[in-house]
Amino acid sequence: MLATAEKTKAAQSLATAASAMAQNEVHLRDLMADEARCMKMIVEVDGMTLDFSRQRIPAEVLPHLLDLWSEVDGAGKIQAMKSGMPINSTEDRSVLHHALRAARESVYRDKDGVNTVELVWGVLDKIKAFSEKVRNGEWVGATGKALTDVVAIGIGGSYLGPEFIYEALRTDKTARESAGGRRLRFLANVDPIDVTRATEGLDPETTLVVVVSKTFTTAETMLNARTMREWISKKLGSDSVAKHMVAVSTNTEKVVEFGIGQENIFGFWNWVGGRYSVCSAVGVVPLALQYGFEVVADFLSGARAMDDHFFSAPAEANLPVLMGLVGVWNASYLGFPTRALLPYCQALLKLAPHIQQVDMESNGKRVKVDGSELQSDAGPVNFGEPGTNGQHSFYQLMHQGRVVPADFIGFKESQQPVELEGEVVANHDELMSNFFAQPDALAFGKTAEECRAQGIPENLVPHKVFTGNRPSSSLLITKLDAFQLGRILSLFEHRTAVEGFVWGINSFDQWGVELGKVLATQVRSQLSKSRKEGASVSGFNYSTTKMMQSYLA
Ligand SMILES: O=P(O)(O)OC[C@H]1O[C@H](O)[C@H](O)[C@@H](O)[C@@H]1O
Repeated sequence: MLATAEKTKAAQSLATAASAMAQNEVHLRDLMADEARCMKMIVEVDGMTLDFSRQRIPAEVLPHLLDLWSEVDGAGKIQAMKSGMPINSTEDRSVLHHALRAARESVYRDKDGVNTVELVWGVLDKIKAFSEKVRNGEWVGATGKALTDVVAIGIGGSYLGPEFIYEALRTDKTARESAGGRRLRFLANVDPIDVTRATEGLDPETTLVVVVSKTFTTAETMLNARTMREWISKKLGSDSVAKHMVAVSTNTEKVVEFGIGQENIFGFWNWVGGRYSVCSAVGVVPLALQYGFEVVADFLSGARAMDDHFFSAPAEANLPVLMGLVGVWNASYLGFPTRALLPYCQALLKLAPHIQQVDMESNGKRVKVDGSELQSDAGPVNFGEPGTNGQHSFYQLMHQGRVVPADFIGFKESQQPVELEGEVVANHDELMSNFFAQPDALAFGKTAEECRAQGIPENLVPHKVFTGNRPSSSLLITKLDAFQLGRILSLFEHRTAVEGFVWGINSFDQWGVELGKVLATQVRSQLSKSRKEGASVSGFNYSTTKMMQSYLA
Protein backbone atom coordinates (compact mmCIF):
# COMPACT_ATOMS: atom_id res chain seq x y z
CA MET A 1 0.00 0.00 0.00
CA LEU A 2 2.15 2.89 1.19
CA ALA A 3 5.54 2.80 -0.45
CA THR A 4 7.47 4.68 2.21
CA ALA A 5 5.87 3.01 5.13
CA GLU A 6 4.85 -0.32 3.70
CA LYS A 7 6.94 -2.27 6.13
CA THR A 8 5.95 -0.33 9.20
CA LYS A 9 3.53 -1.73 11.71
CA ALA A 10 1.16 1.19 11.48
CA ALA A 11 1.06 1.02 7.70
CA GLN A 12 0.11 -2.64 7.88
CA SER A 13 -2.56 -1.98 10.48
CA LEU A 14 -3.96 0.76 8.29
CA ALA A 15 -4.02 -1.47 5.22
CA THR A 16 -5.79 -4.19 7.20
CA ALA A 17 -8.27 -1.67 8.60
CA ALA A 18 -9.00 -0.30 5.14
CA SER A 19 -9.79 -3.70 3.68
CA ALA A 20 -11.82 -4.75 6.74
CA MET A 21 -13.85 -1.57 6.35
CA ALA A 22 -14.51 -2.32 2.72
CA GLN A 23 -15.56 -5.90 3.50
CA ASN A 24 -17.79 -5.03 6.42
CA GLU A 25 -19.22 -2.07 4.60
CA VAL A 26 -18.63 0.21 7.56
CA HIS A 27 -20.86 3.21 6.95
CA LEU A 28 -20.40 6.78 8.16
CA ARG A 29 -23.91 6.54 9.59
CA ASP A 30 -22.54 4.07 12.14
CA LEU A 31 -19.29 5.89 12.71
CA MET A 32 -21.15 9.16 13.32
CA ALA A 33 -23.36 7.50 15.93
CA ASP A 34 -20.32 7.01 18.15
CA GLU A 35 -20.16 10.37 19.89
CA ALA A 36 -17.00 9.54 21.83
CA ARG A 37 -15.31 8.96 18.46
CA CYS A 38 -16.63 12.22 17.04
CA MET A 39 -15.44 14.12 20.09
CA LYS A 40 -11.87 13.02 19.40
CA MET A 41 -12.17 14.17 15.82
CA ILE A 42 -13.14 17.75 16.51
CA VAL A 43 -10.06 19.86 17.24
CA GLU A 44 -10.12 23.56 18.00
CA VAL A 45 -7.09 25.83 17.73
CA ASP A 46 -7.49 29.55 18.42
CA GLY A 47 -10.89 29.96 16.87
CA MET A 48 -10.30 27.52 14.00
CA THR A 49 -12.18 24.27 14.43
CA LEU A 50 -11.41 21.19 12.38
CA ASP A 51 -14.15 18.54 12.38
CA PHE A 52 -12.93 15.39 10.65
CA SER A 53 -15.48 13.07 12.21
CA ARG A 54 -17.07 12.59 8.79
CA GLN A 55 -13.95 10.92 7.47
CA ARG A 56 -14.16 7.18 7.05
CA ILE A 57 -11.82 6.66 9.95
CA PRO A 58 -13.10 4.28 12.63
CA ALA A 59 -12.17 5.20 16.22
CA GLU A 60 -9.56 2.45 16.40
CA VAL A 61 -7.87 3.56 13.16
CA LEU A 62 -7.02 7.09 14.26
CA PRO A 63 -4.21 5.91 16.57
CA HIS A 64 -2.72 3.91 13.67
CA LEU A 65 -2.60 7.07 11.56
CA LEU A 66 -0.81 8.84 14.39
CA ASP A 67 1.54 5.86 14.73
CA LEU A 68 2.26 6.06 11.02
CA TRP A 69 3.27 9.68 11.52
CA SER A 70 5.67 8.61 14.29
CA GLU A 71 7.02 5.72 12.25
CA VAL A 72 7.94 7.96 9.33
CA ASP A 73 9.46 10.34 11.91
CA GLY A 74 7.09 13.13 10.96
CA ALA A 75 8.25 15.31 13.84
CA GLY A 76 11.85 14.84 12.72
CA LYS A 77 10.92 15.78 9.16
CA ILE A 78 9.20 18.94 10.34
CA GLN A 79 12.31 19.75 12.34
CA ALA A 80 14.53 19.14 9.30
CA MET A 81 12.44 21.57 7.28
CA LYS A 82 12.33 24.14 10.07
CA SER A 83 16.05 24.03 10.61
CA GLY A 84 16.96 24.59 6.97
CA MET A 85 18.25 21.14 6.04
CA PRO A 86 18.28 20.73 2.24
CA ILE A 87 15.14 18.59 2.16
CA ASN A 88 14.58 19.65 -1.45
CA SER A 89 17.29 17.14 -2.25
CA THR A 90 17.09 17.10 -6.04
CA GLU A 91 17.93 20.80 -6.06
CA ASP A 92 20.03 20.73 -2.87
CA ARG A 93 17.94 23.50 -1.32
CA SER A 94 16.52 24.32 2.07
CA VAL A 95 12.76 24.78 2.28
CA LEU A 96 12.19 27.83 4.42
CA HIS A 97 8.98 29.56 3.42
CA HIS A 98 8.19 29.85 7.16
CA ALA A 99 11.13 32.29 7.40
CA LEU A 100 9.22 34.65 5.09
CA ARG A 101 6.73 35.38 7.86
CA ALA A 102 8.98 35.00 10.88
CA ALA A 103 9.18 37.70 13.52
CA ARG A 104 12.09 40.09 13.00
CA GLU A 105 14.00 38.71 15.98
CA SER A 106 13.64 35.02 15.00
CA VAL A 107 16.43 33.01 13.51
CA TYR A 108 15.95 30.45 10.74
CA ARG A 109 19.21 29.40 9.11
CA ASP A 110 19.54 28.00 5.61
CA LYS A 111 21.77 25.05 4.80
CA ASP A 112 24.80 27.33 4.67
CA GLY A 113 24.10 28.80 8.09
CA VAL A 114 22.81 32.16 6.88
CA ASN A 115 20.06 33.67 9.03
CA THR A 116 17.34 34.00 6.41
CA VAL A 117 15.08 36.11 8.65
CA GLU A 118 17.51 38.99 8.46
CA LEU A 119 17.41 38.83 4.65
CA VAL A 120 13.62 38.63 4.71
CA TRP A 121 13.24 41.73 6.85
CA GLY A 122 15.72 43.63 4.70
CA VAL A 123 13.37 43.13 1.75
CA LEU A 124 10.20 43.71 3.79
CA ASP A 125 11.55 47.06 4.99
CA LYS A 126 12.35 48.01 1.40
CA ILE A 127 8.86 47.01 0.24
CA LYS A 128 7.25 48.96 3.06
CA ALA A 129 9.14 52.14 2.15
CA PHE A 130 8.51 51.70 -1.57
CA SER A 131 4.82 50.86 -1.28
CA GLU A 132 4.24 53.82 1.03
CA LYS A 133 5.95 56.16 -1.45
CA VAL A 134 3.82 54.90 -4.31
CA ARG A 135 0.63 55.00 -2.25
CA ASN A 136 1.20 58.50 -0.89
CA GLY A 137 2.21 59.91 -4.26
CA GLU A 138 5.85 60.53 -3.45
CA TRP A 139 6.86 58.07 -6.19
CA VAL A 140 5.13 59.28 -9.32
CA GLY A 141 5.06 58.26 -12.96
CA ALA A 142 7.00 59.84 -15.82
CA THR A 143 4.47 62.63 -16.26
CA GLY A 144 4.26 63.42 -12.58
CA LYS A 145 0.98 61.64 -11.95
CA ALA A 146 0.43 59.33 -8.99
CA LEU A 147 0.50 55.60 -9.79
CA THR A 148 -2.92 54.40 -8.72
CA ASP A 149 -2.98 51.11 -10.61
CA VAL A 150 -0.72 48.09 -10.62
CA VAL A 151 -0.37 45.26 -13.11
CA ALA A 152 1.44 42.26 -11.61
CA ILE A 153 2.91 40.03 -14.32
CA GLY A 154 3.76 36.48 -13.33
CA ILE A 155 2.58 32.91 -13.74
CA GLY A 156 2.28 29.77 -11.58
CA GLY A 157 3.67 30.43 -8.14
CA SER A 158 4.38 34.01 -9.13
CA TYR A 159 0.69 34.59 -9.69
CA LEU A 160 -1.73 32.14 -8.10
CA GLY A 161 -0.96 32.88 -4.45
CA PRO A 162 -0.97 36.68 -4.83
CA GLU A 163 -4.25 36.57 -6.73
CA PHE A 164 -5.80 34.29 -4.11
CA ILE A 165 -4.85 36.72 -1.32
CA TYR A 166 -5.85 39.76 -3.35
CA GLU A 167 -9.32 38.36 -3.97
CA ALA A 168 -9.76 37.16 -0.40
CA LEU A 169 -9.11 40.66 0.98
CA ARG A 170 -10.99 42.61 -1.66
CA THR A 171 -14.16 42.60 0.46
CA ASP A 172 -12.50 42.66 3.88
CA LYS A 173 -13.50 45.98 5.42
CA THR A 174 -10.04 47.03 6.60
CA ALA A 175 -8.25 46.02 3.41
CA ARG A 176 -10.93 47.55 1.22
CA GLU A 177 -10.75 50.87 3.02
CA SER A 178 -7.02 50.84 2.83
CA ALA A 179 -7.10 50.12 -0.91
CA GLY A 180 -9.03 53.36 -1.29
CA GLY A 181 -9.95 52.80 -4.92
CA ARG A 182 -6.53 51.63 -6.07
CA ARG A 183 -6.60 48.84 -8.64
CA LEU A 184 -4.51 45.68 -8.90
CA ARG A 185 -4.63 43.46 -11.97
CA PHE A 186 -2.81 40.23 -12.76
CA LEU A 187 -1.34 39.29 -16.11
CA ALA A 188 -0.41 35.63 -16.20
CA ASN A 189 -1.31 33.89 -19.42
CA VAL A 190 0.88 34.39 -22.48
CA ASP A 191 -2.38 34.53 -24.42
CA PRO A 192 -2.47 38.10 -25.78
CA ILE A 193 -6.12 38.25 -24.75
CA ASP A 194 -4.90 38.42 -21.16
CA VAL A 195 -2.97 41.63 -21.92
CA THR A 196 -6.17 43.28 -23.11
CA ARG A 197 -8.08 42.08 -20.08
CA ALA A 198 -5.37 43.20 -17.64
CA THR A 199 -4.90 46.66 -19.12
CA GLU A 200 -8.54 47.42 -19.91
CA GLY A 201 -9.38 50.89 -18.59
CA LEU A 202 -5.82 51.51 -17.39
CA ASP A 203 -3.56 54.35 -18.50
CA PRO A 204 0.23 53.87 -18.68
CA GLU A 205 0.63 57.29 -17.04
CA THR A 206 -0.91 56.07 -13.79
CA THR A 207 0.13 52.41 -13.95
CA LEU A 208 2.98 50.63 -12.25
CA VAL A 209 3.99 47.23 -13.62
CA VAL A 210 5.51 44.65 -11.29
CA VAL A 211 7.26 41.80 -13.11
CA VAL A 212 7.29 38.78 -10.79
CA SER A 213 9.45 35.83 -11.71
CA LYS A 214 11.73 33.77 -9.53
CA THR A 215 13.94 32.80 -12.45
CA PHE A 216 13.22 35.76 -14.73
CA THR A 217 13.40 33.31 -17.61
CA THR A 218 9.81 32.00 -17.73
CA ALA A 219 8.80 32.43 -21.37
CA GLU A 220 5.24 33.60 -20.71
CA THR A 221 6.23 36.18 -18.12
CA MET A 222 9.10 37.54 -20.18
CA LEU A 223 6.96 38.02 -23.27
CA ASN A 224 4.25 39.68 -21.18
CA ALA A 225 6.90 41.90 -19.55
CA ARG A 226 8.17 42.98 -22.99
CA THR A 227 4.59 43.56 -24.10
CA MET A 228 3.89 45.80 -21.10
CA ARG A 229 7.23 47.58 -21.54
CA GLU A 230 6.09 48.40 -25.06
CA TRP A 231 2.67 49.50 -23.76
CA ILE A 232 4.38 51.99 -21.45
CA SER A 233 7.12 53.14 -23.86
CA LYS A 234 4.72 53.71 -26.70
CA LYS A 235 2.84 56.32 -24.76
CA LEU A 236 5.49 57.69 -22.42
CA GLY A 237 8.80 56.99 -24.15
CA SER A 238 11.38 54.38 -23.21
CA ASP A 239 12.96 56.53 -20.48
CA SER A 240 9.76 56.21 -18.50
CA VAL A 241 10.29 52.49 -17.82
CA ALA A 242 12.38 53.20 -14.70
CA LYS A 243 9.40 54.96 -13.11
CA HIS A 244 6.78 52.47 -14.24
CA MET A 245 8.36 49.03 -13.92
CA VAL A 246 9.80 47.17 -10.95
CA ALA A 247 10.67 43.51 -10.52
CA VAL A 248 10.48 40.70 -7.98
CA SER A 249 13.06 38.01 -8.65
CA THR A 250 15.96 35.93 -7.40
CA ASN A 251 17.82 36.59 -10.65
CA THR A 252 19.21 40.14 -10.43
CA GLU A 253 21.38 39.75 -13.50
CA LYS A 254 18.47 38.93 -15.80
CA VAL A 255 16.32 41.74 -14.38
CA VAL A 256 19.05 44.30 -15.01
CA GLU A 257 19.56 42.89 -18.50
CA PHE A 258 15.84 43.46 -19.08
CA GLY A 259 16.27 47.13 -18.21
CA ILE A 260 15.02 47.42 -14.66
CA GLY A 261 17.50 49.07 -12.29
CA GLN A 262 18.98 47.14 -9.39
CA GLU A 263 17.36 49.54 -6.90
CA ASN A 264 13.94 48.56 -8.26
CA ILE A 265 14.36 44.83 -7.65
CA PHE A 266 12.76 43.13 -4.66
CA GLY A 267 14.66 39.94 -4.05
CA PHE A 268 13.94 36.52 -2.67
CA TRP A 269 15.93 33.31 -2.46
CA ASN A 270 16.22 29.82 -3.83
CA TRP A 271 14.96 28.32 -0.55
CA VAL A 272 11.52 29.71 -1.43
CA GLY A 273 9.68 27.44 -3.84
CA GLY A 274 7.53 29.28 -6.39
CA ARG A 275 4.26 27.85 -5.07
CA TYR A 276 5.31 28.65 -1.51
CA SER A 277 6.36 32.21 -2.34
CA VAL A 278 3.25 34.30 -1.70
CA CYS A 279 4.70 35.53 1.62
CA SER A 280 7.89 36.71 -0.12
CA ALA A 281 8.16 39.85 -2.25
CA VAL A 282 6.18 37.84 -4.85
CA GLY A 283 2.99 38.52 -2.93
CA VAL A 284 4.06 41.29 -0.59
CA VAL A 285 4.98 43.82 -3.31
CA PRO A 286 1.66 43.80 -5.21
CA LEU A 287 -0.43 43.29 -2.07
CA ALA A 288 1.29 46.06 -0.10
CA LEU A 289 0.82 48.40 -3.04
CA GLN A 290 -2.87 47.56 -3.10
CA TYR A 291 -3.76 47.20 0.57
CA GLY A 292 -0.91 48.92 2.37
CA PHE A 293 1.92 47.24 4.24
CA GLU A 294 0.06 46.93 7.56
CA VAL A 295 -2.65 44.71 6.10
CA VAL A 296 0.00 42.48 4.57
CA ALA A 297 1.86 42.40 7.89
CA ASP A 298 -1.33 41.02 9.53
CA PHE A 299 -1.53 38.37 6.85
CA LEU A 300 2.11 37.40 7.50
CA SER A 301 1.43 37.23 11.27
CA GLY A 302 -1.44 34.85 10.63
CA ALA A 303 0.77 32.57 8.56
CA ARG A 304 3.39 32.73 11.32
CA ALA A 305 0.80 31.76 13.95
CA MET A 306 -0.02 28.60 11.96
CA ASP A 307 3.69 27.87 11.40
CA ASP A 308 4.27 28.07 15.15
CA HIS A 309 1.32 25.76 15.77
CA PHE A 310 2.61 23.30 13.16
CA PHE A 311 6.09 23.33 14.66
CA SER A 312 4.98 22.88 18.25
CA ALA A 313 1.59 21.15 18.65
CA PRO A 314 1.49 17.41 19.32
CA ALA A 315 0.33 15.40 16.31
CA GLU A 316 -3.11 14.62 17.74
CA ALA A 317 -3.84 18.35 18.10
CA ASN A 318 -1.88 19.59 15.09
CA LEU A 319 -4.19 20.82 12.33
CA PRO A 320 -1.85 20.43 9.33
CA VAL A 321 -0.70 17.03 10.58
CA LEU A 322 -4.25 15.76 11.10
CA MET A 323 -5.41 17.05 7.74
CA GLY A 324 -2.34 15.56 6.06
CA LEU A 325 -2.91 12.16 7.66
CA VAL A 326 -6.54 12.25 6.53
CA GLY A 327 -5.30 13.04 3.02
CA VAL A 328 -2.91 10.07 3.06
CA TRP A 329 -5.64 7.75 4.37
CA ASN A 330 -8.05 8.81 1.64
CA ALA A 331 -5.56 8.75 -1.22
CA SER A 332 -3.40 5.77 -0.36
CA TYR A 333 -5.53 3.47 1.79
CA LEU A 334 -9.07 4.11 0.60
CA GLY A 335 -7.80 4.83 -2.93
CA PHE A 336 -9.74 8.03 -3.69
CA PRO A 337 -7.99 9.80 -6.56
CA THR A 338 -9.58 13.25 -6.09
CA ARG A 339 -10.23 15.81 -3.37
CA ALA A 340 -12.56 18.82 -3.38
CA LEU A 341 -11.93 22.15 -1.68
CA LEU A 342 -15.21 23.87 -0.93
CA PRO A 343 -15.02 27.25 0.79
CA TYR A 344 -18.41 28.67 1.70
CA CYS A 345 -17.07 32.15 1.10
CA GLN A 346 -17.00 33.91 -2.24
CA ALA A 347 -13.86 35.79 -1.25
CA LEU A 348 -12.02 32.46 -1.38
CA LEU A 349 -12.82 31.94 -5.05
CA LYS A 350 -9.14 31.68 -5.89
CA LEU A 351 -8.24 29.35 -3.03
CA ALA A 352 -8.78 26.20 -5.08
CA PRO A 353 -6.68 27.35 -8.07
CA HIS A 354 -3.86 28.22 -5.67
CA ILE A 355 -4.06 24.96 -3.74
CA GLN A 356 -4.19 23.05 -7.01
CA GLN A 357 -0.66 24.26 -7.66
CA VAL A 358 0.55 24.01 -4.07
CA ASP A 359 -0.66 20.46 -3.77
CA MET A 360 -0.45 18.95 -7.22
CA GLU A 361 2.92 20.43 -8.18
CA SER A 362 4.24 19.32 -4.80
CA ASN A 363 2.79 15.85 -4.46
CA GLY A 364 2.06 14.86 -8.04
CA LYS A 365 5.09 12.58 -8.06
CA ARG A 366 5.95 9.02 -9.05
CA VAL A 367 9.18 8.45 -7.18
CA LYS A 368 10.38 8.72 -3.61
CA VAL A 369 13.21 10.93 -2.41
CA ASP A 370 15.70 8.12 -3.13
CA GLY A 371 14.45 7.76 -6.71
CA SER A 372 12.65 4.46 -6.23
CA GLU A 373 9.15 4.17 -7.60
CA LEU A 374 6.14 4.72 -5.38
CA GLN A 375 3.94 1.68 -5.11
CA SER A 376 0.73 3.61 -4.88
CA ASP A 377 -0.42 6.95 -6.19
CA ALA A 378 0.57 9.91 -4.05
CA GLY A 379 -1.12 13.29 -4.27
CA PRO A 380 -4.74 13.41 -5.42
CA VAL A 381 -6.35 15.57 -8.08
CA ASN A 382 -7.48 18.74 -6.29
CA PHE A 383 -10.30 20.90 -7.50
CA GLY A 384 -12.89 23.17 -6.01
CA GLU A 385 -15.28 26.05 -6.14
CA PRO A 386 -16.93 28.21 -3.52
CA GLY A 387 -20.22 27.05 -2.04
CA THR A 388 -22.98 27.36 -2.80
CA ASN A 389 -21.99 27.73 -6.48
CA GLY A 390 -20.47 24.26 -6.58
CA GLN A 391 -23.73 22.75 -5.34
CA HIS A 392 -25.35 23.76 -8.60
CA SER A 393 -22.51 22.37 -10.63
CA PHE A 394 -20.55 19.25 -9.67
CA TYR A 395 -22.09 18.22 -6.32
CA GLN A 396 -24.45 15.89 -8.19
CA LEU A 397 -21.44 13.70 -8.92
CA MET A 398 -20.26 13.95 -5.32
CA HIS A 399 -23.65 12.86 -3.98
CA GLN A 400 -24.57 10.12 -6.40
CA GLY A 401 -21.55 9.51 -8.62
CA ARG A 402 -17.95 9.05 -7.57
CA VAL A 403 -16.76 9.44 -4.01
CA VAL A 404 -14.81 12.68 -3.68
CA PRO A 405 -13.40 13.43 -0.23
CA ALA A 406 -14.17 17.08 0.46
CA ASP A 407 -12.87 19.87 2.64
CA PHE A 408 -15.54 22.39 3.59
CA ILE A 409 -14.51 25.81 4.92
CA GLY A 410 -16.96 28.16 6.60
CA PHE A 411 -16.81 31.36 8.66
CA LYS A 412 -18.78 32.44 11.69
CA GLU A 413 -18.97 36.02 10.44
CA SER A 414 -19.32 37.39 6.96
CA GLN A 415 -16.98 40.03 5.54
CA GLN A 416 -20.08 41.78 4.19
CA PRO A 417 -23.16 40.88 6.23
CA VAL A 418 -26.63 41.53 4.86
CA GLU A 419 -29.87 41.05 6.75
CA LEU A 420 -33.17 41.81 5.11
CA GLU A 421 -36.25 42.59 7.06
CA GLY A 422 -38.82 39.84 6.79
CA GLU A 423 -36.33 37.14 5.72
CA VAL A 424 -36.10 33.98 7.85
CA VAL A 425 -32.36 34.33 8.29
CA ALA A 426 -29.58 36.75 7.43
CA ASN A 427 -27.87 36.10 4.10
CA HIS A 428 -24.75 34.68 5.74
CA ASP A 429 -26.88 32.25 7.78
CA GLU A 430 -28.49 31.16 4.53
CA LEU A 431 -25.05 30.44 3.09
CA MET A 432 -24.00 28.62 6.25
CA SER A 433 -27.15 26.50 6.31
CA ASN A 434 -25.67 24.85 3.24
CA PHE A 435 -22.23 24.59 4.83
CA PHE A 436 -23.73 22.52 7.66
CA ALA A 437 -26.17 20.54 5.52
CA GLN A 438 -23.93 19.31 2.72
CA PRO A 439 -21.42 17.30 4.81
CA ASP A 440 -24.29 15.45 6.49
CA ALA A 441 -26.03 14.81 3.18
CA LEU A 442 -22.79 13.33 1.87
CA ALA A 443 -22.14 11.27 4.99
CA PHE A 444 -25.62 10.00 5.83
CA GLY A 445 -27.28 9.92 2.44
CA LYS A 446 -30.86 8.72 2.08
CA THR A 447 -31.93 5.09 2.01
CA ALA A 448 -34.57 3.45 -0.20
CA GLU A 449 -36.72 2.95 2.91
CA GLU A 450 -36.56 6.66 3.68
CA CYS A 451 -37.56 7.41 0.11
CA ARG A 452 -40.53 5.03 0.31
CA ALA A 453 -41.59 6.45 3.65
CA GLN A 454 -41.81 9.80 1.91
CA GLY A 455 -44.13 8.33 -0.69
CA ILE A 456 -41.67 8.45 -3.56
CA PRO A 457 -43.02 6.25 -6.39
CA GLU A 458 -41.18 2.96 -6.67
CA ASN A 459 -39.80 3.66 -10.16
CA LEU A 460 -38.10 6.81 -8.85
CA VAL A 461 -36.71 5.32 -5.67
CA PRO A 462 -33.37 4.20 -7.19
CA HIS A 463 -32.89 7.67 -8.64
CA LYS A 464 -33.57 9.35 -5.33
CA VAL A 465 -31.41 7.14 -3.13
CA PHE A 466 -28.24 8.70 -1.75
CA THR A 467 -25.81 6.00 -0.69
CA GLY A 468 -24.02 8.40 1.65
CA ASN A 469 -20.75 7.28 3.25
CA ARG A 470 -18.97 10.08 1.43
CA PRO A 471 -16.17 11.54 3.55
CA SER A 472 -15.50 15.18 4.31
CA SER A 473 -13.86 17.48 6.84
CA SER A 474 -15.15 20.86 7.91
CA LEU A 475 -13.14 23.85 9.01
CA LEU A 476 -15.06 26.52 10.87
CA ILE A 477 -13.17 29.78 11.30
CA THR A 478 -14.08 33.06 13.04
CA LYS A 479 -13.93 35.37 10.04
CA LEU A 480 -11.93 35.97 6.92
CA ASP A 481 -9.55 38.81 7.69
CA ALA A 482 -5.89 39.20 6.78
CA PHE A 483 -4.72 37.32 9.87
CA GLN A 484 -7.03 34.31 9.42
CA LEU A 485 -6.16 34.26 5.74
CA GLY A 486 -2.51 33.84 6.65
CA ARG A 487 -3.41 30.92 8.90
CA ILE A 488 -5.42 29.28 6.12
CA LEU A 489 -2.57 29.63 3.63
CA SER A 490 -0.02 28.15 6.02
CA LEU A 491 -2.42 25.34 7.03
CA PHE A 492 -2.77 24.13 3.45
CA GLU A 493 0.93 24.57 2.67
CA HIS A 494 1.84 22.41 5.66
CA ARG A 495 -0.85 19.83 4.93
CA THR A 496 0.87 19.24 1.62
CA ALA A 497 4.26 18.91 3.31
CA VAL A 498 2.86 16.41 5.85
CA GLU A 499 1.46 14.22 3.09
CA GLY A 500 4.73 14.37 1.19
CA PHE A 501 6.64 13.44 4.35
CA VAL A 502 4.48 10.35 4.85
CA TRP A 503 4.76 9.33 1.21
CA GLY A 504 8.51 9.85 1.38
CA ILE A 505 8.56 12.09 -1.67
CA ASN A 506 10.22 15.43 -2.34
CA SER A 507 7.29 17.85 -2.29
CA PHE A 508 9.50 20.78 -3.19
CA ASP A 509 10.74 20.14 -6.72
CA GLN A 510 8.70 20.11 -9.96
CA TRP A 511 10.67 18.41 -12.72
CA GLY A 512 7.41 17.40 -14.35
CA VAL A 513 6.90 20.87 -15.81
CA GLU A 514 10.13 20.83 -17.84
CA LEU A 515 9.46 18.54 -20.78
CA GLY A 516 6.58 20.58 -22.18
CA LYS A 517 8.71 23.73 -21.97
CA VAL A 518 11.51 22.10 -24.01
CA LEU A 519 9.11 20.91 -26.68
CA ALA A 520 7.51 24.36 -26.87
CA THR A 521 10.95 25.79 -27.65
CA GLN A 522 11.23 23.45 -30.63
CA VAL A 523 7.74 24.42 -31.82
CA ARG A 524 8.45 28.13 -31.31
CA SER A 525 11.53 27.99 -33.50
CA GLN A 526 9.61 26.09 -36.21
CA LEU A 527 6.77 28.65 -36.15
CA SER A 528 9.27 31.46 -36.47
CA LYS A 529 11.10 29.84 -39.40
CA SER A 530 7.84 28.98 -41.15
CA ARG A 531 6.33 32.43 -40.72
CA LYS A 532 9.46 34.42 -41.50
CA GLU A 533 11.27 32.25 -44.05
CA GLY A 534 8.49 30.00 -45.32
CA ALA A 535 10.27 26.89 -43.99
CA SER A 536 8.23 23.71 -44.11
CA VAL A 537 7.34 21.91 -40.90
CA SER A 538 9.83 19.15 -40.16
CA GLY A 539 11.17 17.10 -37.29
CA PHE A 540 7.81 16.44 -35.65
CA ASN A 541 5.65 13.33 -35.56
CA TYR A 542 2.91 12.87 -38.16
CA SER A 543 0.05 14.26 -36.08
CA THR A 544 1.86 17.34 -34.81
CA THR A 545 3.16 18.06 -38.31
CA LYS A 546 -0.38 17.89 -39.73
CA MET A 547 -1.84 20.12 -37.04
CA MET A 548 0.96 22.68 -37.32
CA GLN A 549 0.62 22.78 -41.10
CA SER A 550 -3.07 23.45 -40.67
CA TYR A 551 -2.32 26.19 -38.12
CA LEU A 552 0.21 27.86 -40.41
CA ALA A 553 -1.85 27.59 -43.59
O1 LIG B 1 8.55 32.56 -10.99
P1 LIG B 1 8.98 31.91 -12.27
O2 LIG B 1 10.43 31.59 -12.27
O3 LIG B 1 8.61 32.77 -13.45
O4 LIG B 1 8.23 30.56 -12.39
C1 LIG B 1 6.86 30.47 -12.55
C2 LIG B 1 6.36 29.06 -12.45
O5 LIG B 1 6.82 28.31 -13.54
C3 LIG B 1 7.34 27.01 -13.43
O6 LIG B 1 6.99 26.32 -14.58
C4 LIG B 1 6.96 26.21 -12.22
O7 LIG B 1 6.20 25.10 -12.53
C5 LIG B 1 6.23 26.98 -11.16
O8 LIG B 1 6.48 26.37 -9.93
C6 LIG B 1 6.67 28.40 -11.14
O9 LIG B 1 6.00 29.05 -10.09
